[in-house]
Amino acid sequence: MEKAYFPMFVDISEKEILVVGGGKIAARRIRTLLDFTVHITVITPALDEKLRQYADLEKFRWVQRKYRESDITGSDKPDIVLAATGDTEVNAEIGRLCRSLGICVNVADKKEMCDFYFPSIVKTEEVVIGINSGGANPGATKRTREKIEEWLGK
Ligand SMILES: C[C@@]1(CC(=O)O)c2cc3[nH]c(cc4nc(cc5[nH]c(cc(n2)[C@H]1CCC(=O)O)[C@@](C)(CC(=O)O)[C@@H]5CCC(=O)O)C(CC(=O)O)=C4CCC(=O)O)c(CCC(=O)O)c3CC(=O)O
Ligand SMILES: NC(=O)C1=CN([C@@H]2O[C@H](COP(=O)(O)OP(=O)(O)OC[C@H]3O[C@@H](n4cnc5c(N)ncnc54)[C@H](O)[C@@H]3O)[C@@H](O)[C@H]2O)C=CC1
Repeated sequence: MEKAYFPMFVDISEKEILVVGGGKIAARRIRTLLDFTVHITVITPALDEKLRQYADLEKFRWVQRKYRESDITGSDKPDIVLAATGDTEVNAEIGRLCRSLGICVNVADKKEMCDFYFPSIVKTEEVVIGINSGGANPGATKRTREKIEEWLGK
């Protein structure tokens, strides 16, 4: 890989996480994040069916509308932002704003705008394993996760 990223294991249990978008990618990532924190706000006009079930169970806060700049600049300033809408321009706008404010951001459709990459994760009672290809090959990351799960009998 061109550039390897350092796997920093971070306590996010008290961080405010903002996810913009509620489609397939947001759903997958929220499912992963819920193993690590309950402080998740999701801003999206529509929710993936799986996410709707989670919202019904009050696993995260759902703000049912499109993203606004004040979602990031306002008093509820998030610590970490995931831009995962289906709109490339909106995702890029979120990325730029977060960078200008020093907020840690992940832009799902543009790896150059990611302060961190979202990892593949295998979690057991004893360990958390994070996998990443430095943005070079997310498909290989996923296959590695599947192999590790198989090896662990998960
Ligand atoms: C750079 C990164 C930034 C970030 O963090 O968002 C990023 C970026 C992009 N991914 C794209 C495509 C795909 N990504 C996946 C899968 C995963 N992608 C994930 C992470 C990352 N993806 C970050 C780096 C990870 C690393 O380097 O290891 C995982 C690990 C975590 C998660 O998403 O939950 C998850 C596996 C979870 C699991 O199963 O374990 C699949 C496969 C599938 O979905 O089945 C495809 C289809 C193609 C294929 O098969 O390769 C595109 C093109 C999108 C488009 O143009 O539409 C971009 C945009 C770009 O490259 O700029
Ligand atoms: N990093 C990764 O692993 C991958 C990233 N992607 C990228 O991730 C992004 C999301 O992909 P999917 O979830 O498949 O899309 P999707 O079309 O399933 O979902 C998009 C979501 O964004 C919401 N949305 C649209 N405009 C919005 C706005 N202005 N404010 C708030 N919410 C808004 C929609 O209501 C919907 O919930 C795309 O940009 C796609 O290119 C796609 C595949 C893999």
